[in-house]
Amino acid sequence: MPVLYRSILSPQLQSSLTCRQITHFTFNQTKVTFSSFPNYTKISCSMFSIMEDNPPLTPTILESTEEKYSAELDVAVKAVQMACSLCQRVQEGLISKSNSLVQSKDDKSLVTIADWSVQATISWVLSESFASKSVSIVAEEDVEALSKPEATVLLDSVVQTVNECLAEAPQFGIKSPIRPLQKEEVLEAIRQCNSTGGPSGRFWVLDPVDGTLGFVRGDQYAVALALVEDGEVVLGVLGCPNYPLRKEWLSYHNRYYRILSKLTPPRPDSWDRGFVLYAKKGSGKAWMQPLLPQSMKLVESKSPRPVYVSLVEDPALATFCEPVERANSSHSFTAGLAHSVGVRKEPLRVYSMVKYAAVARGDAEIFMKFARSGYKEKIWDHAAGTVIIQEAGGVVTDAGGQPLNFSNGIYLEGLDRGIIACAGVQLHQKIIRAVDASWDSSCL
Ligand SMILES: Nc1ncnc2c1ncn2[C@@H]1O[C@H](COP(=O)(O)OS(=O)(=O)O)[C@@H](OP(=O)(O)O)[C@H]1O
Ligand SMILES: [Mg+2]
Ligand SMILES: [Mg+2]
Ligand SMILES: [Mg+2]
Repeated sequence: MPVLYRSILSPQLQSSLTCRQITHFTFNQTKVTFSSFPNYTKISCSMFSIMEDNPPLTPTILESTEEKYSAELDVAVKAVQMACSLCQRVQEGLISKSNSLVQSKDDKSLVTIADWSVQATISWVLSESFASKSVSIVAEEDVEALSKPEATVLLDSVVQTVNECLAEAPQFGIKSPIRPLQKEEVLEAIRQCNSTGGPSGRFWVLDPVDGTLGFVRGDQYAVALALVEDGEVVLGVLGCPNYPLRKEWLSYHNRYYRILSKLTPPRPDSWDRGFVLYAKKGSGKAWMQPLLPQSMKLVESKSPRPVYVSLVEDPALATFCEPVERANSSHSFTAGLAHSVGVRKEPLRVYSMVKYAAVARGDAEIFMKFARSGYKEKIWDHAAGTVIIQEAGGVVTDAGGQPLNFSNGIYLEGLDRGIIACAGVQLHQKIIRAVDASWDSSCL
C-alpha cells in the first residue's frame, strides 16, 4: 500500500488534511501533486495510508493554493450571483408575458435576452474588476443577431436588463458603473468575449445561460463561469437558480409541479432553492452558497457550506442523470449502459449543467452524455461543472477515461465518444468498461 507522508505537505495543508481531501492528491514515489486526474493516477483513501514520519527521499513541498486565484474566485462568485438574479427576473417575465424575446439561432437553438444580458454583465464586471490585466473571455453568444437593424426592441431590452442588474451590483459587493451603459457599450461587452481559448495563458469560459431550453420552459438552467490557466480549469462557478429544495423536483417541470403537485413549493428564501456552487482546483473542496442578495435577517444562515459527492458505490442504489433532449444525448445507449452495470433507478433528466451540480452535491451519482457523432462539445458546457465535481470528490473524463481537454480552443478536442462523470472511481470504471463492451454494437 503506498504511503502518503504527512510531513511532505506544507504546514498549512498538514493541519487541514482530511481523508476526503487526500483523494485529491496524486502520488508517485517522491512527489505528491494536486489532482488533475490524469487517467486513473488518482489514488483513493483506501489505496494508501497516512504516515507521520519523514519522507523516504527529498520530496517536493506542496504549496497551498489557498491564496492563488482568491480575488478571481471572489469576483466570479459575485458576478454569477448577479447573473442568477438577472435570470430569475427575466425567466419570470418570459413565463408570465410573451415569447417575443426568445430568438432562434442559425443552428435552430434558442437564445434569449437573458443569454446576452448575462454575457454583457459578466464581461463588464470582469473587465472592471481586473482592468490591469487584459481580460480574455471565451463565451457562447455573439452580437450578430442583436446588431441587426430590426433587432432594436431586442437590443433595448438587453440594455435595460443589463443596467437593472448593474444598478443592483453594490448589493453583491460589486461597484456599479457611474452611469447606465449605452447600447454600444453593452454590445462591446458582449463582443469582447471573443477569445478562442488555447493551451497557454489565462482565459475565462462563460456559458451565460446553459440549458436555454429549460430556461424558456420555466425549468432548470445554469450560469457557468470558469477560469482556465495553461489549459487547466482552475476555477469553476455554477449558478443554479432553480435547483429545488427536494431532489425529486429536479425531474419535474417547474410549472408542472407548481400547478399539479400537492408538494409544498420551495420557499424563495430557503437554502436549497437556488444556489451558486464553486470550487478552486486543488483545494479539495467545493462550496455551495445560497442566492444573494442577502437579506439582513438571514446573513448567518447564508454563509457557504461544503458539498461532497455521494458515497454510494452500489449501482443498484445509484441515480444517473442525462440531458432531457434525445437530440443532445442518446437515451437508448445510456439506458443500455445503466442496465448493464446494474443501475436500476429511472434516469434523472435535467436541463443544463445542473446535472453536474446534482453529482457534486450528492443528489446523483452519475452523469453521462453521448452526443450524436459529428457534434463537438463546447468547453463552456463543461468547464465549471468538471472542476466542481472533481473538487467535491468525483471523477470526470471522456468515455476513454481521459480527462476532458480544455486547452485546444472552444471545443473539447479529442473527446472520446462521450462524457462520464461519477461520484466515485468504482462506478466510473464500471461505466467505462460497459461503454467499451457495447460501443461497437451501438448506432453512435
Ligand atoms: N446536438 C447537440 N448535441 C449535444 N449537445 C448540444 C447539441 N446542441 C446543443 N447542445 C449543447 O447542449 C447544451 C444543453 O445541454 P443540456 O444537457 O441542457 O441538454 S438538454 O436540453 O437537457 O437536452 C446546450 O447549451 P446551451 O446552448 O447553453 O443551452 C448546447 O451547448
Ligand atoms: Mg445555446
Ligand atoms: Mg450550454
Ligand atoms: Mg448557453
